Amino acid sequence: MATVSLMHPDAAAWFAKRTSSWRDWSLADLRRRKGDTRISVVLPALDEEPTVAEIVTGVRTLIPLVDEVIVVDSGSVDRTAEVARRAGAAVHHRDDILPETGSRPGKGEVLWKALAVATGDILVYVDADLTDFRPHFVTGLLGPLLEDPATLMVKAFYDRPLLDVSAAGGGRVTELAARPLLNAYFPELAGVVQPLAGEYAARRSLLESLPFAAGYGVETGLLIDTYRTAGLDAVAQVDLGQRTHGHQDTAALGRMAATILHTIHARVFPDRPTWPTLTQFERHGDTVTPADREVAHPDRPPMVTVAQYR
Ligand SMILES: O=c1ccn([C@@H]2O[C@H](COP(=O)(O)OP(=O)(O)O)[C@@H](O)[C@H]2O)c(=O)[nH]1
Ligand SMILES: O=C(O)[C@@H](COP(=O)(O)O)O[C@H]1O[C@H](CO)[C@@H](O)[C@H](O)[C@H]1O
Repeated sequence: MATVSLMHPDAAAWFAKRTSSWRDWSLADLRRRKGDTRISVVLPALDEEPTVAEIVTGVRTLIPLVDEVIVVDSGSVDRTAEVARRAGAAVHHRDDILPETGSRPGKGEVLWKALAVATGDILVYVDADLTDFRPHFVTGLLGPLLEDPATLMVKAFYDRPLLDVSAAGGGRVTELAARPLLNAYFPELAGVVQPLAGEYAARRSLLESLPFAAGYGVETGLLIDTYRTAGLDAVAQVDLGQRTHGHQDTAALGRMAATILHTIHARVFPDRPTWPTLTQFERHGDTVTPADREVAHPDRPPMVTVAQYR
């Protein structure tokens, strides 16, 4: 018996027509479709020495479909830059990109600055902490973009084991914060299986036109703003199978969830201020002390509005 979904009808229709699998596109097919479209793969990296080189090597097997592999160093203190460069990536430190704009902490900053050093018409963002990267992660994301000029962004989805804990359970902030909030405030996006997926591809023309939310809000901000400016059908999603990566502790994910909440709040209630810090608590011996962190930061403006941008 067909199950009736209670999803928003637009989300249900989108899910049915805009969901595909990486297996739908062969490398030969993509090479034919590439034409003169330049493709940059970008890895944001903060202290990813153990994993970054293998991912860079894996992406490089796709050259010449992929034109360049870029690692943007987010202020690493380990040997991320050295091992990435040795693996063949073009490595840029965030401080060296548009230095006149300063350098802010967080993932959104390096994804935004990547626009100023990447040369691709399409950018493919891949996290640098993946422990099971395979080249189909990139080819799957490119498929809908090389097939249909009306597609502007492609999000990955996958099963997400919680490494060393359980065969599922990954994507904790997705399941406990991002999905409930997006379903409540943007029900048309309810069909997006992994709204926080760090693997996604998009046209430069789209990315340059959008603000970049700070820190871990970047995926949420880009998804909402793409939907709002270009419509739901500008987005597609591709099943990549399974993805495993390094996991942060619960307190770190709490700060991530807070940043994502502020990113959504700023788009739903732009005139209603929020308290910009999150107070968590730490035990030191017999005492428990508050630990306050900034979790609400301004977006970076659309790159096309940045004077220094070429
Ligand atoms: O300030 C930051 C935080 C994260 N990252 C990178 O963004 C990706 C995703 O971050 P993380 O693994 O911390 O997030 P999670 O996957 O645990 O949600 C990884 O390649 C990080 O190295 C970054 O470049 N700068
Ligand atoms: O999806 C999630 O809940 C978080 C945390 O994942 P885990 O619970 O550590 O598997 O991971 C994602 O969220 C970040 C914020 O958007 C992205 O930057 C990461 O790429 C993505 O892994």
